[in-house]
Amino acid sequence: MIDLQAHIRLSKEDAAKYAILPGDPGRIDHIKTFLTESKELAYNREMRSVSGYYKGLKVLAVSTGMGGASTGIAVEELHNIGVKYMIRIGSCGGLDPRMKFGDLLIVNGAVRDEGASKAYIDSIYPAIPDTELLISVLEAANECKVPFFIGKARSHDSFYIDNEEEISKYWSGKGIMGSDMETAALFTIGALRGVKTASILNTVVEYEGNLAEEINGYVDGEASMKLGEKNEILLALEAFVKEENKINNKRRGYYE
Ligand SMILES: O=P(O)(O)O[C@H]1O[C@H](CO)[C@@H](O)[C@H]1O
Ligand SMILES: O=c1cc[nH]c(=O)[nH]1
Repeated sequence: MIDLQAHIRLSKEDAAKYAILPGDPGRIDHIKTFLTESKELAYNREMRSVSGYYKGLKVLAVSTGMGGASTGIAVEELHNIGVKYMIRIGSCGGLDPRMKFGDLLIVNGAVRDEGASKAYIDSIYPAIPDTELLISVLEAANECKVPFFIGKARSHDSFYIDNEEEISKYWSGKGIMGSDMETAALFTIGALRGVKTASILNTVVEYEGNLAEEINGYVDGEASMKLGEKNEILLALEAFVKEENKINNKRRGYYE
């Protein structure tokens, strides 16, 4: 019997150990340019999936849609079919004034200011990436000479609430570097399910910039943000190759 998952519309036969997770289904087209033998698998609601090979390693690319609730469903269903490693390649708003268009934020922890992760576990539970996968992402960035920031993000559910500016200022003042909508749910639900996760975010809104105008710039293909997107895809795929080599050479940590 084929155990077709209800939303991603994939079964164990489609699985790979590694999955790269953009929010936007359109970003899958960009990921495909990095892969050989790419194959469209399913496209249901906001969840579009492709399989392919990067340097001989089989990977899946699956879009999560926007927000923690949708991401949680994708994480659960990918886990059900056997995916073990997931790296989000997303876009974010900069909360640190140094972050300019196309700059990458490699996330080392996320404020759980969204509902999905709280539905699973009390908000004192930390939203952090898998340490060794994070190290592989950092190694990949150094080797590929891709500049990056590393720091905390805030994941939120709202976009246009009246006091958004005030909230952004508050978290910026606490040293949080970027805001997105999915990282906290990915880290929390992934950890609870034993999935190794990481998140790389491409700055598409600068701190105190015009949210709608700048996101429109990203959608219209503005060059610096496209480069950021290319770099985050590269780092995620290179990190998977590193993980696979570490596993094969028994160099991964004690909890592997
Ligand atoms: O570009 P993605 O990965 O969707 O990420 C960001 O963009 C969307 C909002 O514009 C939210 O999903 C946010 O987290
Ligand atoms: O503030 C922002 C900007 C982009 N994407 C988000 O999720 N939040």
